[in-house]
Amino acid sequence: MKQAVHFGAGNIGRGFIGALFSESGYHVTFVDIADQIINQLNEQKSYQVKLATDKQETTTINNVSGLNNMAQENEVIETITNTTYLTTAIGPNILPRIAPLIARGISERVYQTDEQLYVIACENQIGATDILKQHILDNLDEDTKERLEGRVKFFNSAVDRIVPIQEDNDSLDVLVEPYYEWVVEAEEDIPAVEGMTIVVELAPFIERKLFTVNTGHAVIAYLGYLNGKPTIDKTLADEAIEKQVEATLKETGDYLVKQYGLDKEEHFKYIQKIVRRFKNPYLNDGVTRVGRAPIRKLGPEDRLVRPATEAQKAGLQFTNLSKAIAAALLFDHQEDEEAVKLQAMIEENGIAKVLQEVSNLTEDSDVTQEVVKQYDLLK
Ligand SMILES: NC(=O)c1ccc[n+]([C@@H]2O[C@H](COP(=O)([O-])OP(=O)(O)OC[C@H]3O[C@@H](n4cnc5c(N)ncnc54)[C@H](O)[C@@H]3O)[C@@H](O)[C@H]2O)c1
Ligand SMILES: O=P(O)(O)OC[C@@H](O)[C@@H](O)[C@H](O)[C@H](O)CO
Repeated sequence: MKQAVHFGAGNIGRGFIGALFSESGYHVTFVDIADQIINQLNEQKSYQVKLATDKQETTTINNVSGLNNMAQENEVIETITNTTYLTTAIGPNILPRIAPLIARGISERVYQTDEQLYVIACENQIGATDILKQHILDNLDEDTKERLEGRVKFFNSAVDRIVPIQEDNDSLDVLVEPYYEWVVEAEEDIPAVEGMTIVVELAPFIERKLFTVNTGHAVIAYLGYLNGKPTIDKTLADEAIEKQVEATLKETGDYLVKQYGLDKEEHFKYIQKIVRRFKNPYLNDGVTRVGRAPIRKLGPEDRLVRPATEAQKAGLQFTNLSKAIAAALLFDHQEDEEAVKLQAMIEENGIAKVLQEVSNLTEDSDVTQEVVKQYDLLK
């Protein structure tokens, strides 16, 4: 049977990427540090993916097993030597931590076989596979690096499916939205995986996704949090917030249309479709999940700052994006490590310095000045 190794047996791992591999005839070995999930995968050898609809259509995902990357390093290395695909959905900040073990697996593999290995990071970050690749290369010796040529291929990708935090922690089953899109940048034919779309240039796809789905999501999460709302759909029921989301997505939309020559009407329809997805009442997607890790989300290449700086450079509006950045700076959720750290940084140095450090924005930049204004209005 064809093999896929997937790092991160969480919501997207089980609910999307792992499920697609299984449905495409692969055996999927999930690698994770969560013992409970790994043990359950090995005991049950299957789980269910349920659609967040009134009928809750259900698919059984078979041919799955699990390995713990802390306790079963040798088994993970052995599995990497036999797999066709190696994918991740683990969070961008975790990629450097798993790279050394992946590098050890690749080091064994390239001396044992000439079969191609395809590596794809499925994270919400531009160039996530490039980042993972660099961390892997940092852990390889020169001889092994030379053997990668023609044996290991790295492809960037964009993944889109809303998978909330699951209500029943004791179950492997995953509730997911019906919609999904997995776009992979490759200039060659690669082994077929159902639901994977191959494109030659990913930039328009990942930017359109990140700066519409994830920008819109972030606006709802941070404004919802500030207004004491529990979930994304309940936040969007507030008309003023819905208008704010639309105004922000108009700003990212104007940038995307200009940058990639997108059809304005088509893009507007895309935005409307995304907002309908956000309104799904069956997902119960918490604002604290969607707003998680605000330091990452305020990064210079991420969903808020990049479209704002790009809009500013192109002479386009960025007031609403600045308001979204200000709302992110006010996300003080105590259970979120990055939110706690961000608040401590703001307390110590003020937001202009924080934007310099976290978002690479100079204190006198137009975006910083607008964010400061919006922050004072929101506070
Ligand atoms: N949930 C979504 O709607 C969604 C959609 C598209 C993309 N994504 C992206 O997918 C990635 C994963 O998100 P998620 O929602 O599935 O998160 P998640 O928290 O549900 O899953 C992450 C998994 O990684 C595991 N993990 C953490 N550190 C690890 C380590 N050092 N070694 C091995 N395993 C480790 C965790 O135990 C967990 O099972 C993120 O980059 C996210 O942005 C999520
Ligand atoms: O996963 P994050 O933290 O980058 O972003 C939170 C959500 O916006 C995200 O998980 C979406 O649900 C997902 O990107 C939809 O495809």
